[in-house]
Amino acid sequence: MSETYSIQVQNVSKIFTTQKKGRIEGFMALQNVSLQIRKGEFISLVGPSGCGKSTVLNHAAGLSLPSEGRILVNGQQVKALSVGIGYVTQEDNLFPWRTMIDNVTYGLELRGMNAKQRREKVAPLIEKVGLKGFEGHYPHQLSGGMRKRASIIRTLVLDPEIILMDEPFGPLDAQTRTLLQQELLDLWEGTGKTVVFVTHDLIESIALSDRVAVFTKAPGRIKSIYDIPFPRPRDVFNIHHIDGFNDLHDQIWSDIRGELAETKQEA
Ligand SMILES: Nc1ncnc2c1ncn2[C@@H]1O[C@H](COP(=O)(O)OP(=O)(O)OP(=O)(O)O)[C@@H](O)[C@H]1O
Repeated sequence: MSETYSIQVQNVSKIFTTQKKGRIEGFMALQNVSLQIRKGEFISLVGPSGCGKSTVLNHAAGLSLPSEGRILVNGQQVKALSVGIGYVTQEDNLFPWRTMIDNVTYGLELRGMNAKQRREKVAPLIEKVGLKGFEGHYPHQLSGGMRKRASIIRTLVLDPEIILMDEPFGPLDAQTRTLLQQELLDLWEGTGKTVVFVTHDLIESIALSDRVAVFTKAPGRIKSIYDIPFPRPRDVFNIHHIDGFNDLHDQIWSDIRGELAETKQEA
């Protein structure tokens, strides 16, 4: 039932071809991955480095296509760049020559909105993430956390139904990370938007998500999917005190560790 799902990954395999010493070689990054992502859910993808998490996001965004199987977004097979999808990557990708406000309203500008309308539309988001007063700053005049906030609201202001986030808080210090995780939840709660979040941080994945999907080492397959039963709204700062948190964390970690151990033995 496509009305229930935002993204349907159906038996997807991906083989990348590379050239080594003049020879073409194939590398299987994903093998027969199926995953039904429900409308409005927050799902995290975790697993060893190189297991194909970003490749799944790229397929959903239409930046690359599966070698086998198919991906449906809102019931439509992805064959080119997907519409209605926001993508937040690890790098903030802000334009250095534009001020913060001109960066976060860039997409609205492309949509033909005038400067006054753009400012009005983005003002509540700027206020919500504490960037008020920094509208005229250039990216190099902002901290890493501020740049990350700007890049997230640049995506949110376009009001996408689906948001793909690839290790968005990766380069940040632990305190800023936690603050941003809480801000992200506060921004997302009640919007009905679907979020697919890639992370290496297991606590982050549990704190934010409705479900966590664990991938095997390459070629990536789905190893397990966990429901995260903790009530919302969540308090990211204290989530590790909730009953059941440690057990769930240990269970998921043991799945991931199994994959890491296998990778190490084979290396
Ligand atoms: N365009 C490409 N050409 C060739 N190989 C690729 C390409 N994109 C990804 N790969 C390979 O596919 C595998 C999966 O990559 P991907 O970036 O999806 O993994 P990941 O799970 O997101 O990794 P990480 O957690 O380290 O970011 C890796 O071995 C990577 O080198």
